[in-house]
This record gives sequence, structure tokens and C-alpha cells, in this order.
Amino acid sequence: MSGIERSKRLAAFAAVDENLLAKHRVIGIGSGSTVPYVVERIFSRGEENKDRVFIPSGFQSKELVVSAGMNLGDVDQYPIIDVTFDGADEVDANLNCIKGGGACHLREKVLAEAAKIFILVADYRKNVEFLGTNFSQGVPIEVVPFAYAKVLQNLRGVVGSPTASLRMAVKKAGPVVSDNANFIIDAPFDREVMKDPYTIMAKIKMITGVVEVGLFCHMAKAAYFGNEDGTVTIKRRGGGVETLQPEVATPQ
Ligand SMILES: O=C(CO)[C@H](O)[C@H](O)COP(=O)(O)O
Repeated sequence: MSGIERSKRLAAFAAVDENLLAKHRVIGIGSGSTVPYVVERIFSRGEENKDRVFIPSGFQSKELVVSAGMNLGDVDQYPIIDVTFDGADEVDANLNCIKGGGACHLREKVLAEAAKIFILVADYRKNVEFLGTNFSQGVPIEVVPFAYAKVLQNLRGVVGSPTASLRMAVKKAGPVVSDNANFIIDAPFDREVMKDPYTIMAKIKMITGVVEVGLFCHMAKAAYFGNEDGTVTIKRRGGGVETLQPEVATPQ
């Protein structure tokens, strides 16, 4: 297992250990490459899971839940979630984050908003002071296909992202299509703009045709970052930061 994978796994294990309580029944599962470790740790709770239902944020996390043999549910059955675990593309000092690198941020935000507790898990590269530091491809924006060209024009001309672009698929001709059959625009903004993510999020959200913006502001209770040295840094709502040496067996 590579150092990065080890860091992701450390973060996920520590986050589950601290935040998944025996009384929790409805669990939101986000998307990305860190979330499988969340599911791995939850799965290890065994019998405790038989009274739980897991709400996935998309195709990938649904497959994770199904292949672990855990109970699958949907947010329309369970609009109140006890705790949601999810990855992030970057998390700032105030626990605001960029999400949507995997084009899942609409459903992820629904699961985050439905949750009493929203927890982020990531490797050390995602732990930044200001958003956009390492994740420079821009803010992911899910848009209705009919409106994409107009939204691009609004972003480039009015909102201040001259290089905003439609995300293109890699092993398919044409654009990335989300689990909701929408397109994704990536919109980079200046560093100063990204220092106030709530303001730019609200501006983008007002554009007609935008379905959801991959900026999650004031939502997370805590973010767990696995570090290269085997420790986990925890940033908590309110500004607390601590580093712990987890007692979980560190995978090699
Ligand atoms: O927002 C997401 C998908 O839309 C992911 O949570 C985000 O991209 C982080 O993924 P990873 O854990 O692979 O770094």
C-alpha cells in the first residue's frame, strides 16, 4: 500500500472510530477513493451493522455498500441521517471544503445537509489554509446540460473565472455526465476570492442552470487527515486542531 493510501486509510479509521456511535442507525456514505476505507472500518463493526442502514451518495458508494453486504437505503426514506462520512478535494482552516472532483457533489451535499454530523476524511495533501492551494483545477459546478454554455459565459464574464471550462470525459467522447445526468464545469478563482468561499459559492448558486456548487461551507463538524508519519491531524469546528497517534494497526 502506498504512503498516500495509508494516509487515507488512517484518516478513515480514526474518523469512524471517533464518530460512529453504537446508537447511530442511519449512515451517509460519500464518494471518492478515501471512502472505501470508511466502509472497511464500519464493516469491521460486524453485528452492530445489522440494525443500520447506509445511504450512498452515488453509484460508487452504492457498490461499496452492496458488496460489503450492508443494508442500503435512500435519502427519500431517511431524510435525517445520524452521521455522514465523506472525502474532500481540499479543506481550509475553517473546515470549508472543495468537493466534486468525482462529480458527486450534488448528492454529497444532500447527504451532508441531511446529517446531524458531517465528517470529512482525507490524506495530508488536502489539509490547507486556503482553498485552491493544491487543488487548482477549480470549483466543480454541476449544471443542467441545456444551460451549460450560458453558465460558462456567466462564469467567465461576470463572476470572475475567465478559464472556467466544461469537464471532459477521459474514456468517452464528450463531457463528464454526473449520476444525475448533468454536466460539470470546473471554475478556478483567484486566491483572494477563495479566501471567502461562502460568498463565491452563493454567487455561483444564483446563476440559473447551476444545480450545485462544490463548495461546502460551515457544514463539517471535523476533518481527519492521515499524515505520512502515521499520525492523524484532526481539525474541529471552532478552530481546534490536534494530532493523534491512532491505535489502529497501520497497514503496510
Ligand atoms: O467530492 C468528491 C467526489 O465528488 C470526493 O469526495 C473528493 O473528490 C475526494 O476524493 P478522494 O477521496 O478520492 O480524494
